[in-house]
Amino acid sequence: MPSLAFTEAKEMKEEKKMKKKIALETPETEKKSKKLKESKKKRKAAEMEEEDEVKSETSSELVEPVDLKEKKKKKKAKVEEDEDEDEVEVEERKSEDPNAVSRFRISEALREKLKSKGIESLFPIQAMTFDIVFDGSDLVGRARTGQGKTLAFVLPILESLTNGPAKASRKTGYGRAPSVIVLLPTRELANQVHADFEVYGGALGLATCCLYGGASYHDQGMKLKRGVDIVVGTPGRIKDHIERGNIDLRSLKFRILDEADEMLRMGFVEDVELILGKVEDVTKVQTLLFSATLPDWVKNIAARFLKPSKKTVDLVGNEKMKASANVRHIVLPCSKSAMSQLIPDIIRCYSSGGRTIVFTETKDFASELSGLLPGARALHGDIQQAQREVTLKGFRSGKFSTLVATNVAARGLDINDVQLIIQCEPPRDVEAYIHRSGRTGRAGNTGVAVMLYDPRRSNVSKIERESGVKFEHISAPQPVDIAKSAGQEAAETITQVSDSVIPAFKSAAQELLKNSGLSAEDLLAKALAKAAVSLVGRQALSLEHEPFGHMHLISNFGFTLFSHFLLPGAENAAGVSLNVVKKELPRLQERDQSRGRFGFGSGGRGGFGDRNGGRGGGRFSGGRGGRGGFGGSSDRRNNRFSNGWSGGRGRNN
Ligand SMILES: Nc1ncnc2c1ncn2[C@@H]1O[C@H](COP(=O)(O)OP(=O)(O)OP(=O)(O)O)[C@@H](O)[C@H]1O
Repeated sequence: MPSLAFTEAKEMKEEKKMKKKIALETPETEKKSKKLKESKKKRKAAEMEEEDEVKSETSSELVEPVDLKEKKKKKKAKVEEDEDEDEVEVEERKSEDPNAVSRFRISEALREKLKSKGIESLFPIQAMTFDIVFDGSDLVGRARTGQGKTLAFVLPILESLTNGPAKASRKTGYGRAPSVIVLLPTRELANQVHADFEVYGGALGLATCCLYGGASYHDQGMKLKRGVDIVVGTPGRIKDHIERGNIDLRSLKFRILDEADEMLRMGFVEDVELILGKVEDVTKVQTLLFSATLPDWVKNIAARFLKPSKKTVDLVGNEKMKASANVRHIVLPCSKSAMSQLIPDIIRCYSSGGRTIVFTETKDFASELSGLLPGARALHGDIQQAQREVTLKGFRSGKFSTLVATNVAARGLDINDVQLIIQCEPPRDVEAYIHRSGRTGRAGNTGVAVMLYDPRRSNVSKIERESGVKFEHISAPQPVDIAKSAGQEAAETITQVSDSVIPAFKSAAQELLKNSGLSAEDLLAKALAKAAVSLVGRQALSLEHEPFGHMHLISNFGFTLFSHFLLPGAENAAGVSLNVVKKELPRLQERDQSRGRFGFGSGGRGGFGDRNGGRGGGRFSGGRGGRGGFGGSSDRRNNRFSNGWSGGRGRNN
C-alpha cells in the first residue's frame, strides 16, 4: 500500500494538471465569449440596418427598387448565414469545453434536468471530483463558498446508483434501506440539500427523505418505512431514528459529511461516529467529506472516517485567500448602539436592491435588531422550526429582503440575489467569517460583505490575517453615497417604464428642456432625484406598520438626501412632498455617535422635530444640533416639506 504522503503528493500533481486544464475554460470566459458573440451579432444587425437606411435614402434617386429588394434579400440571407455560423461556433465551443456536462458520464435524463436548470457545464470542483467519486474513491473536497460543492457529490452519486458501479448492489423495492446518507450541521441546510437530491434524483426515479429535529417523527418514520434511496439530515435526529429502529444503515453505499468541520465543531462527533459506524462492511461504502474550510483538527478526525486511499481535491490549498474572491470585503467601525441606525444606510448603499443577511453573535441580539430594521425578520435557534421555515421561505421568495440571523444561516445556505452580508461584529473564528461572507458572491456572481467592529473592543487584523482577505476600510455612508445609490435605483426603475408613456409626456419634456436653461443631463439628474424621493416615499408607506421603518428611511435616507441635495437648491425642491408618512412620527432618537467619527455624515444631527416640544409639528424639522437639519418651517400649516433650511445652529427644538 502506498504511503499516505506519497498518495497525497501524487494527487497534488494530478490536481495541478487538472486545474490548468480547467482554467482554460471557466464559466467566466464562457460568459464573456457569449457576450462578445451577442454584441457582434447586434453590431452586425445594426450595421446592416444603417446601410439599409443610407441605401433607402439614395434609392429614391436611383429608383431601382427591384435591385434593392434583391440586395436586401441577399443581405438577409447573409445575416442568417452568419448567425448559423455563430451557432455552429457556439456548438463547437461547447464541445471544446472540457467541463461540458456531455463530457462526463452523466445520463441523458440527468443532463436534461441540469439543462432545465441552466447548467450545461460543470464548475471546477465538480469537474475535478466527478470521476473520482463515480469510480469509487473516498474523497475530501474543498472549494471556496458558492462554488458548487453540493452538485459535486450529488451528480456522481446519482449516476453511480442508477448507471454506475453502485447500481448492481443497491437495494430496491418497497421498504428498501437507504443507499446514501448525507449529514449536515443545520436543519436549513439539510432542507436545501434534500431539495437538490429531490430534483435531480427524482429525475432518475430515486426517492429522498429529510430528517431533522423540530419536525414530526411520525411523518419521517412513515417515509423511511416505505423505503428511500437517499437520507439527508442532521446527526441528532438521524441518531434518534436509529435508536427507534426506523432506519437501517447497514447497506449504505455512500456516506457524506457536508460542512464537516462545523458538524464536528458543534459537538456532533459522537453522533457522527455512531451513524457512520452502522455500516456493515466499510470496504463497500464510499465516504465523502466537503467544506470550504477544513482546519487541521478536522482533517485529523476525518481521517478516521475515510479510507487511507482517499483522494483530496483542494481548490483552496495553501492559497492565502481563503474567503470568496467574488466578494468585496469591507470593514466599518460602529458601536453596538449605532447599528440600527447605520445598517439601513449600509443596505441602501451596498445591497444593489437585492437581499441582505445581517449576522449577529447572539439570538437575543438577532431578535432585537430585526425589530429595529425596516422589514427585517429574525432567524435563529430559539425560533420554532415551523416559523424558521416560513421565514426562510419568505426571504427566498422576496417577501422581505433583510434577514437577521445567527450562525444557523452561516453555512451552506444558497439564496438567490443575496447581494450584501453585514456582520455586526467580528466572529469568533475565521471559518465563521469565510462562511458568513460566502452567502453572497455565489456561482460566479459578485457581492459585498461588510463587517462592523467596535474599535474599543475588537480588532479585525486576526480575521484579516487568517482569511487572507485584504479589508477595505470605509467610514459610514455619507449622504452623497446614499444619494448616488438611490439615483441608481431610480435610474433602474426609469428604464423599466414602458415606452408607451413617452407620447403623453413628450411635449412637457420638450418644453422643460427648452425653458429650463439646463442641459438634458442636468434635467435628468433632477428627475432622478425626484424619482428617488418617490421611491423612498413608497417604501416608507409600505412600511408604516413597522414602528421604526419609516423613521429610518426618512431619517437616514430621505433626510440626508433632502438636506444635502435638494435643500441647498431649495427653490428647486419646492413641491417635493414629504407627506409620505401619514401618521405622527415618533421622535428621532439622537444617536450617540452623531458627533463622533462613526456618526452618519453631517446629517447626523438633524432629526424630526418633536411634535410636543418642537415647532416643526409633524413635519421634517430641525434636529437638536440644527446643523444639517431642516429649520423651522416657513410653511407650518401643512405637512409639506418646506424651504425652511436652517444653516444655523439649533434654533428649532
Ligand atoms: N455547474 C454549475 N453551473 C451553474 N450553476 C451551478 C453549477 N453548479 C452549482 N451551481 C449553482 O451554484 C450555487 C452554489 O452552489 P453550492 O450551494 O453547491 O455551493 P457550495 O460550494 O456548496 O457553497 P457553500 O460552501 O457556501 O456551501 C447554487 O445556486 C448552484 O445551483
